[in-house]
Amino acid sequence: MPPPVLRRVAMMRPLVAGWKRANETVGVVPTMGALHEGHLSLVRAARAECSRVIVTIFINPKQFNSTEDLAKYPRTEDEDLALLAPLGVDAVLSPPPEEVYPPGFATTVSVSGLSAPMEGEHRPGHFDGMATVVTKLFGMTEADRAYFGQKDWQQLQIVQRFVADLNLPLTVVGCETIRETDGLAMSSRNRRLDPAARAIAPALHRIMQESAALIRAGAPVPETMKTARAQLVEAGFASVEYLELRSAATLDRVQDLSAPARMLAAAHLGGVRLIDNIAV
Ligand SMILES: Nc1ncnc2c1ncn2[C@@H]1O[C@H](COP(=O)(O)OP(=O)(O)OP(=O)(O)O)[C@@H](O)[C@H]1O
Ligand SMILES: CC(C)(CO)[C@@H](O)C(=O)[O-]
Ligand code: BAL
Repeated sequence: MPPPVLRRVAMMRPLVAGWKRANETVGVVPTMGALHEGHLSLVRAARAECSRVIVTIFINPKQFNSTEDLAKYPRTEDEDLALLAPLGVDAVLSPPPEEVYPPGFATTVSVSGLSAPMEGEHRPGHFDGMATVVTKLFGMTEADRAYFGQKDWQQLQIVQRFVADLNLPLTVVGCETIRETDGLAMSSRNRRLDPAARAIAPALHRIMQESAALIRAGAPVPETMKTARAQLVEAGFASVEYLELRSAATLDRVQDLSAPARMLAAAHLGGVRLIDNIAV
């Protein structure tokens, strides 16, 4: 059965109130639609741990720093609902922008420090827009548990930070990145890669893995990362925004593996911006 789609935010509260009266656990999976196996893995994780599952589909204008990126973002609602139908989703919340940001809306949730580098540097305003909408989605759905992909590692750290800082009464669950068989991290934006770019795209994950192996074997971090950036361009990437080793938790730059480290990257290929990250 396709899940019921709620367009009005006000319809959420009575539905959830009934579930809460029956002591049910509510899980939420926030998305921007154009669903793929990565999203579905989050829904399955929520389904396994919660008695009620809400998927939100909202293309949040506040987190796009380019009107072109917003205009080009894939919109595939019918396919999305068909993919969710067999998974036992209780409700899809998909409001229009004016429901989420009515006239007079004036609040921003902003996490300092974690939001500054990498995606924050290259997509100004992105994380304030993301944190603001995710805070609102948590308020709308009153979820007990919220599911996010590790593919957006920096986003996941920021969400965990503001949930703790604001004493929000829910648990954030980070789920593993789902990949194509050639290693490319699944992403809605992948569907904009033409066949030539699609063939080059897995080099991102491959070069990151090879570099991580070198660093684990004792190779110096700055030189290894510099070589990796050059290899990406040689492989056919148009440009590399960042490819760095950082603390997995604080996102500070690190030069060794004395604490859990994460390698994170964003690079352009065929007019598409790809991101990825791996544990090192
Ligand atoms: N390959 C994946 N594996 C696991 N989770 C994922 C994957 N791709 C996206 N997600 C998660 O799904 C949620 C919604 O992400 P979003 O709708 O932005 O999808 P996306 O495919 O990442 O799109 P985009 O092209 O904007 O990066 C986020 O928590 C994100 O981390
Ligand atoms: C969490 C999110 C749905 C908020 O708009 C978005 O940033 C995303 O799709 O990762
Ligand atoms: N996956 C993060 C949402 C975005 O790209 O805006």
